[in-house]
Amino acid sequence: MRTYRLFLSGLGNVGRSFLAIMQSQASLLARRYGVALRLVAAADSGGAAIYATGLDPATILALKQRGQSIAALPESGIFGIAPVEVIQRIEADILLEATPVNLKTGQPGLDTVRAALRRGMHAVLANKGPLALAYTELADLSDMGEATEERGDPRDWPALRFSACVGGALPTIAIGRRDLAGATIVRVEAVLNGTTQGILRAMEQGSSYADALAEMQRRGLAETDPSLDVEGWDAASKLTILANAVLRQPTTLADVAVRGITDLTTGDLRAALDRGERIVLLCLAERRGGDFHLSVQPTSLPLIHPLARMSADEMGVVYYTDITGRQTATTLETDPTPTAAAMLRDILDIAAR
Ligand SMILES: NC(=O)C1=CN([C@@H]2O[C@H](COP(=O)(O)OP(=O)(O)OC[C@H]3O[C@@H](n4cnc5c(N)ncnc54)[C@H](OP(=O)(O)O)[C@@H]3O)[C@@H](O)[C@H]2O)C=CC1
Ligand SMILES: N[C@@H](CC=O)C(=O)O
Repeated sequence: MRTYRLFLSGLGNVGRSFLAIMQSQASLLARRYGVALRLVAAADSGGAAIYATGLDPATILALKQRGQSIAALPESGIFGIAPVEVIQRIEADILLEATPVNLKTGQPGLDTVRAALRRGMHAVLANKGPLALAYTELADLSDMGEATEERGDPRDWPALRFSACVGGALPTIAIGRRDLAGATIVRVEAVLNGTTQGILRAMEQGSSYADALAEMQRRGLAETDPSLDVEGWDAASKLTILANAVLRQPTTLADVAVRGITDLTTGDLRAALDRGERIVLLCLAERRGGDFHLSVQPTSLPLIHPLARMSADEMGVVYYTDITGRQTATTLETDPTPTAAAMLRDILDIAAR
């Protein structure tokens, strides 16, 4: 049995779902993969708890349910300590980053991920902010960087995994990097923001924009700051990560043309349906000359398009390639559990290295 020591930074919708999965999947992980997970540290906005022999996920879930900070845990809790300081104090194998997105500074996630990789810890992210702002820097600290004479073999570097960042459990990155091996991707179309997909489909059915957004927040799918969803920045972050990791085009958020859904009306959505079309918030990577032009904007697609057929709870990606044809994947997710499951699959990917 191989034990992986984890530091979970962020105990909100995703972090708590991960704790629940740690409990529900423990025996399967042991039986099928010979893997045990031990939580040696966890952090939230109030501080952290550090306990080398392992924190109990159920105790933390109960504490968060009561609205308390992890720092309130007797013996192991420390008020006011930042995740980046925790990294320096612990011996852990894998950082799990699930704090809120900040697209101005990337913090606190960016410094935490940097510090973890520099200490030789693997990093698994659900938070897109650090990658949307600093993909190349983080890749170069990890096995996602290019092989050069100076860096040597990337496999000798700590792993950086982020499958949860690009559409919950939708295997966007794995398909693009692994399953399309040997092919050239010529175009990517995707719906990668579940909150706006839910809002647009609910508005088609007569719900108000405000009610539809409130429902996505209640389910824990909207960002901590939901303007990132409705103004298109969450989708743009995901497209930025895809462009770097799959299309291998060095990209930052500034390279994406972004328009959100805030000026769409029920009338617009219903008029599209009357024309035999459906409006989605489309992420598009379109090859123009040698480069991909990247955009996020409300787009009318014919109803037979795979992304127009999706329900309110679905996200999807369509890869157009030269030799592997057109590959489409969709995911149906009603809460953050599949995102936490994507973090678990990244851990297992690291375990299989
Ligand atoms: N929700 C989803 O379905 C998905 C979310 N993601 C990404 O996962 C991340 C987390 O999302 P979600 O769980 O919904 O967000 P929440 O707002 O529910 O939770 C955020 C967590 O981070 C903690 N936190 C906030 N600031 C700090 C800080 N400075 N230091 C340490 N901890 C801090 C919060 O602490 P406290 O508990 O004290 O408030 C909370 O525990 C985001 O980056 C999001 O983009 C990715 C895919 C899907
Ligand atoms: N707010 C995001 C959560 C996952 O990244 C979304 O709605 O898709």
